[in-house]
Amino acid sequence: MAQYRIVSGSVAVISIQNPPVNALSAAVREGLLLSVRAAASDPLVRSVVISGHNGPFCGGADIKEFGNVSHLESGPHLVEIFESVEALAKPVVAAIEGFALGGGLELALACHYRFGHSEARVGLPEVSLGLLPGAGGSQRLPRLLGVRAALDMIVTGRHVAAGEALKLGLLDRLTDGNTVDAAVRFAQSAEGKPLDDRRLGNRPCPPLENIDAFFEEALIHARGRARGAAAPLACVQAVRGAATLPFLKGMELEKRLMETLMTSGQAQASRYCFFTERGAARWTTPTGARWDTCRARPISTAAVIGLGTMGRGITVALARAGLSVVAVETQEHQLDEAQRAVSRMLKGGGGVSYSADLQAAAGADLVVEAVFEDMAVKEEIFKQLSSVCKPGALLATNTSSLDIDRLASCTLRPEQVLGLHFFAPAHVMRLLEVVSGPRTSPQTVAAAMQLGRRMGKVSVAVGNCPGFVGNRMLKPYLEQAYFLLEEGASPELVDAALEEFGFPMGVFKMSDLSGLDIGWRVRKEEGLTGPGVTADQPMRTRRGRRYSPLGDLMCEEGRYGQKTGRGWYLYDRPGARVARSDPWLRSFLEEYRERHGLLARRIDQQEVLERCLYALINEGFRVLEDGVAASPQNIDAIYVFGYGWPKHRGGPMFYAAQVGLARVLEGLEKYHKAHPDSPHLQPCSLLRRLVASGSPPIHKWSEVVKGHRSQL
Ligand SMILES: CCCCCCCC/C=C\C/C=C/C(=O)SCCNC(=O)CCNC(=O)[C@H](O)C(C)(C)COP(=O)(O)OP(=O)(O)OC[C@H]1O[C@@H](n2cnc3c(N)ncnc32)[C@H](O)[C@@H]1OP(=O)(O)O
Repeated sequence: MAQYRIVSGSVAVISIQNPPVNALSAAVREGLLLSVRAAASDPLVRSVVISGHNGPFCGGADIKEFGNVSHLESGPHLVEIFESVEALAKPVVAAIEGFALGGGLELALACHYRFGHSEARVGLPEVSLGLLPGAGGSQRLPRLLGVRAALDMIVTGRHVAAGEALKLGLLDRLTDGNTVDAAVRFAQSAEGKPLDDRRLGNRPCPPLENIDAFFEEALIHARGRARGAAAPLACVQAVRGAATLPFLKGMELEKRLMETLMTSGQAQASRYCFFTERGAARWTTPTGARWDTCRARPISTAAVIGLGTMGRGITVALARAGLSVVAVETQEHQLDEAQRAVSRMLKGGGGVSYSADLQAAAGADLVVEAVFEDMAVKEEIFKQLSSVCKPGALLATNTSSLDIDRLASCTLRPEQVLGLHFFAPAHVMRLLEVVSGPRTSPQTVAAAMQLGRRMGKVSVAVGNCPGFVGNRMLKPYLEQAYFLLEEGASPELVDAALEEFGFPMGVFKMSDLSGLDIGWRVRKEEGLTGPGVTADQPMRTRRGRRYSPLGDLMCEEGRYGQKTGRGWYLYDRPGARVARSDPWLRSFLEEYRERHGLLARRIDQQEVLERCLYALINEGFRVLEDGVAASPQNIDAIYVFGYGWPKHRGGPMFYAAQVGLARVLEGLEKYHKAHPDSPHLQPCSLLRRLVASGSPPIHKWSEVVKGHRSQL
């Protein structure tokens, strides 16, 4: 697992060999330490180069070992190995190709010199796994770069390109050629030279003025980045240790902090997210289609129909993935404006042409319809596309909730029709729901999943039902939030509870950002509000269940959110982003409660969380029961990458498992008893069955789900 060879007579080349990313598994650690000792004791060896086999230097510690302390403890510890590397009396050069991440960069920091390929990238991304760089990285990096630059890298976990790393002083040299050959030549030139100053553990941290104020500020910043997450705060504490303590004391602090994080639920949740993200690519459908058996036809040309905000973002995402795109907008003034906006986002033309005529989509391999949410309009477009587009072209809709199968019925190629549910802004957000209807072919799903990967998206294959997975689960969450306002809560209270849980924005701020009118239009389409509702119908009941008209009333007042400068909050002007409490809303809610004979009661944050999150989770179990999502992991990927669910809480289904399924069930039963007219609070049968089977771990839920009808 670590190759050892002597080249040019005096250079020991140690090559880490553990495909695909050369992670530092127990076997690699064993091999590394043996190789370092061999190099130390061989009198012929005068210098050492450490590299990665077949490309990447090293992707860090083996994350698969993290769930099991006995795995972590088998083989030598990284700290011990890196100490031996740093202490070697012969120059050690890291030859970095591909990437040096986490433990991989920590290894490079223990080397005396760092050579990088010009396309390599380096980083300490442990924070996104709920950890800190716990093999000396939090102590060595600040000594090399200074506190500011090191803290930025450690707290954000960002990958730094080779050019920037050279400027920062993290890499000593770059090469466009063979990195190992260049490192070997350099190692030979360094043979016999003093090394003391090259050992970062020997160096003091560059001094920093106003150190207390600096770290206070850093803590506030870290808290704001990911609310409730422990790892960013521990990273700040560790770097503070580097700035204020001798190296060995700093290492002790790093170790203590790492042990606490490593055994925490947050690290477990973040690790789960890491594998969930990658697992989504291994999609399956109940018809037997699988990611590894289905050949996807490549897509190289696309057409986007409708150039509103979504259509523009989709055009940019497709063009950035290297597709040649024709963007179609039948309204001329909108077309000009969209062309300017897309060019700005792409910083130039970027393989996009524009047309006001749907015929321009004739030659595309894929068409994405992104007009506004109106079934009749979409049906008409799909009818036209069916005859305009070449045979074999895939026809996708970017609807966020409408029936894919109904659109497929308007075409002569229902097996080539699917949903591509992008999230706004489409060129930024990582999630893509790939929605298949009952007639969508496996090849169509395969092609869409492959395209999603090319766009850098986390693509999740889901089935067809109103709202698919994400928006279907969002509905009960939003509904409970409205009910809580009726019962006495304020938007500020609800949002504070959710933000403290870790969402970047509470439900009402989010609603203001995306526009209250969107949900209003959907509710009108569903016949829940608007002209279809007769005056004799009770205002707070629809189809025998509790309904809150609060969102509709807000829209009737012209309060659409940020775009109108007024929504659940007040904004300085239309389009402004800073939300302020609005006294008008307080009186509006008071009058509303009075009109409907509702008595405001004290509501605490725990009730907010339980009502909103348990209702959402309950719907998640229904989604699994119906087979609309293939696994709880897929649901969690959707929520983490599309809806801001905090990574350190793993996703709604993981959170339910962590809280305890029995406790979630008990909570739902309690709230359903108090609100029997709210069916979303009625525990679903899958949750009951899971609890009855002893609440198995999340990766075993599928065994309980099995046997149920599936719509995928
Ligand atoms: C009781 C307390 C005791 C305390 C003891 C402390 C011990 C720990 C001490 C030191 C701290 C060091 C910590 C770390 O190093 S944590 C790891 C840091 N590294 C990362 O976060 C990098 C993660 N990987 C990536 O970002 C990417 O994979 C990539 C950029 C390296 C490559 O990207 P790409 O080419 O797109 O490939 P994939 O992402 O699809 O990955 C391919 C494949 O490889 C698996 N994989 C990737 N990285 C790792 C890894 N570090 N360990 C194990 N497996 C890894 C990945 O899961 C994919 O496989 P698949 O899931 O089967 O598809």
